[in-house]
Amino acid sequence: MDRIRIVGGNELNGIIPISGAKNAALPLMIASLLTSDTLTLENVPHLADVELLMRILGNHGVDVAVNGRRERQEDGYSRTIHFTCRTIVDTTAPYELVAKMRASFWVIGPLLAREGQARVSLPGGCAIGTRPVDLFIEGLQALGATMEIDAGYINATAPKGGLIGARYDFPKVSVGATHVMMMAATLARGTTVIGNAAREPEIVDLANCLIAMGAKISGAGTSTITIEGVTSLSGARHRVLPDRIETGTYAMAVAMAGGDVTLENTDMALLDTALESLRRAGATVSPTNNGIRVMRNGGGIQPVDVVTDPFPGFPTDLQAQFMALMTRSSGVSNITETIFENRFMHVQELARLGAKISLSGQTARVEGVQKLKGAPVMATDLRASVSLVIAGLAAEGETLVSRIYHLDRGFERLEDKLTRCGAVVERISD
Ligand SMILES: CC(=O)N[C@H]1[C@@H](OP(=O)(O)OP(=O)(O)OC[C@H]2O[C@@H](n3ccc(=O)[nH]c3=O)[C@H](O)[C@@H]2O)O[C@H](CO)[C@@H](O)[C@@H]1O
Ligand SMILES: C=C(OP(=O)(O)O)C(=O)O
Repeated sequence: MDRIRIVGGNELNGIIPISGAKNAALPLMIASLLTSDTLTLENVPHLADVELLMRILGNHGVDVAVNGRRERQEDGYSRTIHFTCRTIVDTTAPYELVAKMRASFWVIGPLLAREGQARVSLPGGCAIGTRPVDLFIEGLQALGATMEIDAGYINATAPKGGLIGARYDFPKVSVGATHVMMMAATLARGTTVIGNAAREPEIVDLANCLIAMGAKISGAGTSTITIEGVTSLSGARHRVLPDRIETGTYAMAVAMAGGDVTLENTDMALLDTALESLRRAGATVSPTNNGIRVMRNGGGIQPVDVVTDPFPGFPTDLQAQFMALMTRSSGVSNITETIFENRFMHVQELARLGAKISLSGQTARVEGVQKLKGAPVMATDLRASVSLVIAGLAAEGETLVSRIYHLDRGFERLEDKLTRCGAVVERISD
């Protein structure tokens, strides 16, 4: 199994191109199920999750062509991909595929909207909490669907004549349930109003793509989204927005290792809160023509408290990376996780490198240490894995991260991007 070897101690200097966002690409790809025309997506990152979703979509009848060629695995860069679903050939999303990735469950929305039925396995994904699907069930029920759980699957059936627009207020903000409800409502009869909707940039990106496909959506990016159903959607061409989590991760890596790096093809507005926390920690962060410049030259790392929250709050997907940074701060910081109840798996691995972290409920108390020392560590989930890489960049000696298939789910060419900036990071294939 592959591992990543990091030899810490080098500053990062240079340019890091930011890829298209995994968490936007996945729902955008799923939106291709809503039309019999071709949906072309540009800037699709080359990631394990994207490859897996292509297989899942293929199973439903989506024909996938990469840059006009048939799909091939070898290149490692963001690509333009054409998705065409002339007819849906299977409305079942099987356990073997869905269990590996949470977002694959989201096919339930388009399948139900277009075919009137779906049988989708309950999802898997990062082990960061119980991650129920009650909000999806209630939201789709509000549109008139019958939802039954049977042997690990959800059987969803639309009323005769299709889903019916309705108002539904989510009792809790959910990114996935908002994506699904929005997709399902595009083809429903009448108007749907989603209250307490997620406001993440990936929701806005999906809405913009659906609008380009002919959907009538307003309010995406606010907590009330209104969708007027249409009878069919067409194809479109859409560019996946930059990955704000990848952006924040490399910004934190620079703050940790020191140096001066320009993050290209990204946008500060996507992660204001996280960048503000980085500034308070001592990094200099400024906009460039098409990205962000991050520097930390000489000055120390200051302790900063953060609390994760839905957008525009501090993203839970950057919590582990920020904790890695705080392990080297000059004081004590408190990091509170409010989105997922079990997203602290990185704590015990960071401790192997010499970090001093204690947990009390949903808050981690991080006492900064003078130095970290490289050690063998294990990746436990996607963002936890990259927090270990960040810690390794500042640790003395060698850090070996195992189980890096988690990293490959969400970071395109990580070793390459860091190596080009002066880090010693390599993949070891055993
Ligand atoms: C592929 C993708 O985009 N994944 C992101 C998405 O995950 P995902 O869409 O799964 O996360 P949600 O926003 O749905 O989860 C937020 C909270 O709501 C809970 N919940 C959710 C659905 C439900 O039916 N019932 C329920 O209780 C979850 O357990 C969690 O505690 O948003 C998360 C929160 O920003 C990010 O960490 C993930 O990276
Ligand atoms: C938790 C994540 O992904 P998923 O929702 O697919 O598990 C993530 O992207 O950090």
